[in-house]
Amino acid sequence: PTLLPIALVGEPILRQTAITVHHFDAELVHLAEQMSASMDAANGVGIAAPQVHSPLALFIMASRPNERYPDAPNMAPVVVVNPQIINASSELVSGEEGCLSVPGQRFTIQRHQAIEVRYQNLQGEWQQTELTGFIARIFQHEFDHLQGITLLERSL
Ligand SMILES: O=C(NO)N[C@@H](Cc1ccccc1)C(=O)O
Ligand SMILES: [Zn+2]
Repeated sequence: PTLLPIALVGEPILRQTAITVHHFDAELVHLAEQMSASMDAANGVGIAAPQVHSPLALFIMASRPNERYPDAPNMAPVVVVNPQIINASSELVSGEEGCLSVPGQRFTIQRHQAIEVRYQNLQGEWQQTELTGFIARIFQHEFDHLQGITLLERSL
């Protein structure tokens, strides 16, 4: 897969609300592959479609320890399509976040400690699960991107 250029904060695409995915086809799979390759090349643990100039409601979470996040838990990469946050804990937790669209900077951001989420996979099958801790943090960060929100708007 080719590496896609990553939009930097200030580009209009990052301020738009993403559009619902209706066609679970080979093109969607190809976009997910390109996003994954672009995320890996940047040592990311997540990436949202608007960051590679695609308006679709799609992101990837792929937490694994790397030089940018040495304490990140190991998880198999997950492609998340048309996500919903169904419930969120009242408990908030502060933590460090980076964003591939704000290179070289870290921000202290409050997130819900636990969230109940629902989303479709690349085959269009609905999944529902509870996420906690750093994985919940990544989901909330990527979900924000699909609403046109970056961590600059959430930074403490
Ligand atoms: O910019 C993105 N995703 O949009 N990538 C972030 C994802 C992230 C989210 C939350 C906490 C840490 C890291 C990255 O630094 O890999
Ligand atoms: Zn980001």
